[in-house]
Amino acid sequence: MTALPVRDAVSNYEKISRIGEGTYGVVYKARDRTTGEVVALKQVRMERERDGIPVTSMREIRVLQQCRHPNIVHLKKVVTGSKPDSIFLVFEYCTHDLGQLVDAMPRPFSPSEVKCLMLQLLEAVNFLHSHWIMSRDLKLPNLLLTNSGQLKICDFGLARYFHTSDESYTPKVVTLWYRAPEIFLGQDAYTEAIDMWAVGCIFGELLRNEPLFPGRSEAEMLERMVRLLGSPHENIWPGFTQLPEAGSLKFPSQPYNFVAREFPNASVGAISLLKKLLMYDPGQRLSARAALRHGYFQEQPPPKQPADFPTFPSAHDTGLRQRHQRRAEMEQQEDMHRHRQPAKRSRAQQEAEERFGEAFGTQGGQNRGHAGQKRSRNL
Ligand SMILES: Nc1ncnc2c1ncn2[C@@H]1O[C@H](COP(=O)(O)OP(=O)(O)OP(=O)(O)O)[C@@H](O)[C@H]1O
Repeated sequence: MTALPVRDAVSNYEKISRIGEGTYGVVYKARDRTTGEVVALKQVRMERERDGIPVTSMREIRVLQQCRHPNIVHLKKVVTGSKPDSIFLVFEYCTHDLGQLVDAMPRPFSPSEVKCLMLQLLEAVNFLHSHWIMSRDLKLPNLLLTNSGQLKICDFGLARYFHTSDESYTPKVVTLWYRAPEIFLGQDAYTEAIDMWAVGCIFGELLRNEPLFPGRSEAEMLERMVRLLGSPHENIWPGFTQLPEAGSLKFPSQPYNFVAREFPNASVGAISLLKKLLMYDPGQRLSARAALRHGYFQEQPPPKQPADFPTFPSAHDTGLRQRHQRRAEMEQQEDMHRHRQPAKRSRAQQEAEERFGEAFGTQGGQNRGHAGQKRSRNL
């Protein structure tokens, strides 16, 4: 096992606010007491672990240690809490996640902004895939945005290395709305093309400021896909009828691809790229490398430079944590679905947080962000 780069203690950080909570732990905005640098601290949930650090966190640390890329969040170090079993990951701090931003924005990003975001996302995914890493959890809330317009993928709890095309992997990966059709159809030897489907969903969501396939169940997901893309069949997806779930899943009959009709304001290049990312057949789906060479990036308008990106008030600081109702519901369902800790806090989690407050000292313990206050009322 790789030795963890555990250094320092969390008491070296002063908590500023609570900025997010995922399945694996709470994320805080904090300040390094020595350097003054603002960072994001992700607490590793340990309450259900008998054997030390959860495998998801070990994976996340291992992958992030190997990924130094401007569009992948930088893991600075791992620090210990006041108890030997409490661990925090220290990340560079990013002002937004795109999930919150898109949920709060009244209108979509401009075409040159979408192009800028897509370029950065594809650069990061191309980097991961060329290092044999699948994210398996690409979605808007896992894309961070800095105040200087830099997009950074975060959350590598589900990431894994892949080597050959016939390896089998766990079937329940990728959040429902971004999950590729081959996963629904039970293909356990899936490939990195599942990430490219998620990139297609993200592209559609950026273009129209709304989730592309906000289904509440697998059946609704398939129905929504068919409504937009037409029914899959052997001509466009050879071998599809042989997939484990193909016999048990009912696809509505719908012969047309309506992408161009559903995105009336998108350019010819954008429609073409979107269709190629949302190919049913994972073998025909565009790779990240090919997507970066797609004509969409050459047509007018050119991508905005990240430095020219507009700045937005941070949901972390303003308390503006307006979560898309359906996204919040879906995230809760996903927590249950993946058999992980649901968003509700357990006693052990409360105790862990109290320990965290202690480790921070009184100031950290008192300084709860908006979300933190809401949660304490719910206790
Ligand atoms: N470096 C960071 N800077 C700013 N905010 C961050 C940072 N890392 C995470 N966040 C915020 O915390 C949220 C949860 O983080 P993350 O996705 O890493 O946690 P998780 O427990 O793995 O979540 P999931 O439930 O998606 O598996 C993000 O959506 C984002 O809003």
